[in-house]
Amino acid sequence: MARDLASLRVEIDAADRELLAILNRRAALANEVGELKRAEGSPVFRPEREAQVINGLQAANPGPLKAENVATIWREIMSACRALEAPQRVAYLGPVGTFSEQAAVQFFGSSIEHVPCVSFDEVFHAATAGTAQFGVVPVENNSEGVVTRSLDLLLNSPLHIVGEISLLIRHHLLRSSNSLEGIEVVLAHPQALAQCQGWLNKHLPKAERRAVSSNAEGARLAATNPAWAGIASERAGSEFGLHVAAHAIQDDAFNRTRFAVVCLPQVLQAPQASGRDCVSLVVSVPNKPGAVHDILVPLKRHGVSMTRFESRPARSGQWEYYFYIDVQGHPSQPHVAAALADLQSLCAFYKVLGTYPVSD
Ligand SMILES: O=C(O)C(=O)C[C@]1(C(=O)O)C=C[C@@H](O)C=C1
Repeated sequence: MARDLASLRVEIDAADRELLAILNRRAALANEVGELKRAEGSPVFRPEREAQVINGLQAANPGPLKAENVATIWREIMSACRALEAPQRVAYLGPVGTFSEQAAVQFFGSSIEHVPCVSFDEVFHAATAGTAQFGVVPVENNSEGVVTRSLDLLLNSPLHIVGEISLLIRHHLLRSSNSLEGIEVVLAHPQALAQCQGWLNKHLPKAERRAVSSNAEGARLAATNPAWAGIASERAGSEFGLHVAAHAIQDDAFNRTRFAVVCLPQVLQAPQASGRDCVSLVVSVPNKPGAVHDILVPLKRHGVSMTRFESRPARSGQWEYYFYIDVQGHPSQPHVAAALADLQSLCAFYKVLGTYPVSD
């Protein structure tokens, strides 16, 4: 006979009490781990251990919980345990409601201290100066290409990449009413304006497009003038009391942005191999025929796949370029180490930007 709602809820309450006791047992263990780490001065955040925990639980999961729910739940549990060991401060392009904030929370879980910054430069500065332990910056969008300022900052910074996170980006048109009538100005970050240009050409061809420092800043300004609209996330819309005048206006339905998680090597060394890793490099080659071709040869010879190849002007006054290269694997794998050593020997400039687990 089917049980009634009241008795099922009694059982759910009992299960929750057990869960609470077990979660507190786990939190107390994390506290002890925190004391150990403080004594030996080792990093609190260990992404490869967190990946191991989640992968192990997903493999052991008998259901009916779905594997992705297991990952979401334990990411939050470990975020809370980590915060007990020591609060983790994370810098990103603010204000509240930016996609960078969303990326930070997706990567670290919600138990972090937020350090919203006014520019990518300030994010790097905060993580270099110690105002934050970590920074999260966008590096690439699948329809608009690379975020050039982030790449330039990575080149010259002591910070290295320790993780990445890929976010599905949905841009909404936000304003004080839910119609498209009377919009004179659309405010957003230049990347968002570019990602929505087809929609804007079609639906608001006469509106001025005004670039601002972030989409959330555009939303904040849109709340001050009924003839203005912003392009931003739903979160930013609710933060500033705006209506969604048009949903998902990005030209590419599968608009994704990849964010890099950066920190000083003193905060966290390169994560150990997780089984699905990537090495990001920036190199320059001598200005002679065939030099770019030559740097790809060691990768082929050692069977290492390249997943990204971007060029940026070196600003030397000559026609010289930096090449941003991602390769699959981890330097602890002999064929990867051999390919990188051969590649380095051919380069006028060679810098490892980071070694880290790839995200889905
Ligand atoms: O195993 C550790 O090193 C811990 O600090 C514990 C724990 C966890 O909650 O499982 C918390 C933070 C780390 O990032 C990894 C794992």
